[in-house]
Amino acid sequence: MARTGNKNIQAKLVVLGDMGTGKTSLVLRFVKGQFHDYEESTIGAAFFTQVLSLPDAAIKFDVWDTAGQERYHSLAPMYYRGAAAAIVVYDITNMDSFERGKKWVQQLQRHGNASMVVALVANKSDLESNRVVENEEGERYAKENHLLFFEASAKTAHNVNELFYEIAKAVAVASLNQQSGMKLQRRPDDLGRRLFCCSS
Ligand SMILES: Nc1nc2c(ncn2[C@@H]2O[C@H](COP(=O)(O)OP(=O)(O)OP(=O)(O)O)[C@@H](O)[C@H]2O)c(=O)[nH]1
Repeated sequence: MARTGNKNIQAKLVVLGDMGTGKTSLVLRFVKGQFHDYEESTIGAAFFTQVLSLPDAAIKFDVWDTAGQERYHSLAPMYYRGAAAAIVVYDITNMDSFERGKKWVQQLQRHGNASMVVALVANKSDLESNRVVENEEGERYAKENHLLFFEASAKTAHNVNELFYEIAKAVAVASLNQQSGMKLQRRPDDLGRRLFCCSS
């Protein structure tokens, strides 16, 4: 759960998605600015930290990069429990990974923290010629489910910093509103990109 105190916010962030979608690659791009053409499949989960500065706050992300292989799925609740944010990744060249991503979104909606910021990421945008999931499909699903949405590429770094920056902004808003006891409300006409306060 995010904590505020002189505008330093610590936020648990979990990364979910099918195997091979590029979860580790996105996190490594964000944390280390690196990309590897061969990335070993994650076993269990991997942990990273990164601080991101906003104009009014510093967010320290504790990132749990989970393993996409089916046999590790039962561990997922351990990683999304108490998370302030989640990134659900699919690969634009793999329709099954999009379907699997939807299942993760449903699971987070049912069992995750109600104020969790969830971002859907269509990764591997550099592989346009192999695309099978249209941008509009992902965007529509994200809008219907009030998710942030980004097409990104861990390989070229397209939209990776933007993704984490928008998550940090939304986490900061959610965290400050939680502290002040206000309820968050999602505005229906918004693209799912922001949370707006307030309702009683
Ligand atoms: N072209 C391209 N390849 C990518 C991109 N992101 C990841 N990859 C490649 O996809 C493969 C899988 O990437 P990983 O980051 O290991 O994927 P993962 O989702 O962490 O996989 P698991 O640990 O098995 O769940 C690797 O060969 C990466 O180099 C991308 O944006 N573009």
